[in-house]
Amino acid sequence: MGTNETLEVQGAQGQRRALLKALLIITGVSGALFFVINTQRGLHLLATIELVTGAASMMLYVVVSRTRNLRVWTLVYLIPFLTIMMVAMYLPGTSPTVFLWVYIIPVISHLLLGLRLGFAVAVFFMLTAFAIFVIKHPRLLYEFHFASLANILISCAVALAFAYVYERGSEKARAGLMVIASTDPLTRLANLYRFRESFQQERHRAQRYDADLTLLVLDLDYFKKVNDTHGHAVGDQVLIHVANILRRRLRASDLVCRVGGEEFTVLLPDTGLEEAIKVADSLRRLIRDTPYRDQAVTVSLSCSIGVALWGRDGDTLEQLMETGDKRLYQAKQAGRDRVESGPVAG
Ligand SMILES: Nc1nc2c(ncn2[C@@H]2O[C@H](COP(=O)(O)OP(=O)(O)OP(=O)(O)O)[C@@H](O)[C@H]2O)c(=O)[nH]1
Repeated sequence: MGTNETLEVQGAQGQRRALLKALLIITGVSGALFFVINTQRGLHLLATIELVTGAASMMLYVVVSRTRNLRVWTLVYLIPFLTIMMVAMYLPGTSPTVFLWVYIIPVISHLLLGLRLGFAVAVFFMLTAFAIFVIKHPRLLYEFHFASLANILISCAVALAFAYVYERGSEKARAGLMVIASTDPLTRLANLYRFRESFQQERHRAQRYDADLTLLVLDLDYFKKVNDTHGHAVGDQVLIHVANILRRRLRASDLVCRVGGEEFTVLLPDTGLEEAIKVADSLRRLIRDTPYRDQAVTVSLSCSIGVALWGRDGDTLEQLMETGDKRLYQAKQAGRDRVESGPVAG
């Protein structure tokens, strides 16, 4: 389902949005500043470009604060921004120090666009800047100033490599944190946080394609007895065993979550009530027919399951969980080891 990926992307997006907004403010202010400076120096074309860039940056700030397509708007900003930088480098009369900006290209492109696209954009514009530099200072080539050329190339390569390695490290760290934040540490199933995210996505999908969506609330029967008889460590192993059964039986598009204790929820996209009852019943039978075994003990298990159908039983996850819980309670009341999907009393 790629939910971890989605969370990771969301985590990165918040950071990138903040960075882009900061950059837009800086571009807006410096656009106004360079407009004044370049007008005084008589560079009217450049001054006009700076002013337009500054004004466009402030408008983009509003769009970027809200957009869901952050990457597209980042490119809308970054490509003209870097192109103007190249034009400024190329125009006669500009200060040679304008080339200092080349060193920030790998930093901003990696931070704003991520590893691959950031690297590609940085390499393209850094090579363009280098070509402009050589065109403007051909003596470096004709007179074999290779040490100067090597200085430029190596210092640029170092800036590029640092930005790349930093971004790769932070992407890995972000991915690791997202796994921790969205996974139950004992069973490695999704936790409620990730389950909520997936539910929102699946609900949107179900709405859009007029599809079914069902929720199972599953609770092991008499689990306290397992802990009391065999100890908490065996209880933990039993929970891992049940998680593995659920994982193996369900489709890759289904999502299993450990809500807490010995309670699990299962989200079944594209699954109507009848089919969901069949799935629930096969899970129930599988758990009953697959006792936990290790060298010392065999623990027989059973579970009760409440089924809730999106639409009929509610719209939000909270409503469906509440209905699923009530049906689970009914299943427990009716003797356990059963699936309940009918009307809820009271
Ligand atoms: N080993 C282990 N036990 C846990 C964990 N989380 C909750 N429990 C135990 O799960 C048991 C749940 O007990 P109850 O809520 O009474 O439920 P039950 O014994 O399964 O009874 P019914 O649900 O009514 O069939 C408690 O003993 C909790 O301590 C865990 O992470 N590991």
